[in-house]
Amino acid sequence: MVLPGPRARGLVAAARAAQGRRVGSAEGSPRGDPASRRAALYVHWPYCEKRCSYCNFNKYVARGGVDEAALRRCLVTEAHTLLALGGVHRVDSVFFGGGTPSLASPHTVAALLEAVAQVAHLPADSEVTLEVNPTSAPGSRLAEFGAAGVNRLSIGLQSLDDAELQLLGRTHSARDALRTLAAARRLFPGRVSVDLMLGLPGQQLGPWLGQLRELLRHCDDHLSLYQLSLERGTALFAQVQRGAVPAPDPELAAEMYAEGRALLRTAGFRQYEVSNFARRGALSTHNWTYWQCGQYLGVGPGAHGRFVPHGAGCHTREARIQTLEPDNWMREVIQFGHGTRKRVPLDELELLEEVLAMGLRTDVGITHQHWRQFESQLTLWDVFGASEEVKRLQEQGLLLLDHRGLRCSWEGLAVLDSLLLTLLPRLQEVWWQRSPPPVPGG
Ligand SMILES: C[S@@+](CC[C@H](N)C(=O)[O-])C[C@H]1O[C@@H](n2cnc3c(N)ncnc32)[C@H](O)[C@@H]1O
Ligand SMILES: C[S@@+](CC[C@H](N)C(=O)[O-])C[C@H]1O[C@@H](n2cnc3c(N)ncnc32)[C@H](O)[C@@H]1O
Ligand code: SF4
Repeated sequence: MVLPGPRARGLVAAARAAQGRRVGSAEGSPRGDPASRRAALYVHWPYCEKRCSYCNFNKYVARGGVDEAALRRCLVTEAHTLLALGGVHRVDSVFFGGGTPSLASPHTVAALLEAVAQVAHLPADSEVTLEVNPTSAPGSRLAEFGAAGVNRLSIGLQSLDDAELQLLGRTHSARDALRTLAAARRLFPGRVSVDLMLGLPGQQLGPWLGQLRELLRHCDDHLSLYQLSLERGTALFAQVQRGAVPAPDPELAAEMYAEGRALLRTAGFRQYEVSNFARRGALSTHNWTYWQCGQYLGVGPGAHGRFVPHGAGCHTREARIQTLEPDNWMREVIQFGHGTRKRVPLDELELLEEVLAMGLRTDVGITHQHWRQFESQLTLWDVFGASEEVKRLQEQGLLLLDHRGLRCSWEGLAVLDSLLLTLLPRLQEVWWQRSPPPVPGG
């Protein structure tokens, strides 16, 4: 999952820090506008049964067991604190991610949803996703999660090849994955997603496409393709370093991605985001909120949030990260009502950079109307219309700027990172031309 990261910030942060620029009202909607009182909610369950060889997400294996009642109390407390702080009246979606949230008890999921509904409007048709790791006996437990209020499942299937699953350190077989998928589809028809990885060490194009074809015979209406990112500090990274396993080949991974998205298109899936594919309208509304730079609260160890803390008298959106380590996080929640470790106010330009980088990940891109919600003076035409480099990207068929807005073409979506190398500096340049920073000592 790509959440807005520190990358875009780094491009401009140093200059701004030196110039002491005003942190303005970075929120698109004026205060009191219902949009500023809506948010998505992410809940992080930090525990896993076992550490996968490739994963560097915030997850822990609890040797002495988990005190789930205590963890649940803290998650509920933090949810209440952050909903109040954000002045959130309506929660449009809830996502239980991790870690392995399918290891939590359905009671914990129900308690969180009840806690939200006590203080905010949680519409009956809100998307409530739970990430599920495949197991050999999935049925009854999945039904209990449904009874607790979950209405969408995202299954971490990863691969349909047992040798690859072993390399990844997964606890399940391909058979378990298909069994879990079938049980999930029976219980949540039209609302099941699967994650499939590509670019694994030693993986070849033909067999991987074979897996994807097989998956198409079993899957529901949503699929995510994730290219392996080899992360320092993981077991797989060490194996590659010492030559025990071949290094992943980025060119081959790009080929897999290109062939995979073409295959999914033929099968009737809309690629609505760089890594995400849906048919029959089964787009994830929670993840859509991230790409549209909507507000979201992050509850639980290491969760990220982006919202305006109205309750603290602020008018500016903040990027927030909760304390990573679960025991420390719990101590902070017990003491302060929340475990927020880092708060970074986003200034106007930083928010626009996120609107650009996140919005272009989707097939609709950034509409003029969407842009206006965040920036009322500079239009997309003002920023990009006169740029020779942007014109060149349009001539190359990678980018479109028209009456609808700015978006990637089908070809452009596959090379978005390289487009942003042109687009982000252009936005910064036009921004600074309009409001030059004060000259130090001037
Ligand atoms: C990789 S994405 C998979 C989404 C899935 N393909 C789907 O369609 O729903 C989900 C993962 O991203 C991370 N994540 C998502 N939102 C987050 C947030 N607000 N804070 C921290 N981590 C988050 C969590 O590790 C979560 O397990
Ligand atoms: C953090 S996991 C959480 C969900 C669940 N525990 C699982 O493993 O399926 C969410 C997704 O992130 C993706 N992911 C984790 N580490 C990754 C990596 N190093 N490179 C690419 N994708 C990764 C996997 O596809 C996984 O399905
Ligand atoms: S990939 Fe999922 S199950 Fe594996 S360690 Fe990471 S969070 Fe846990």
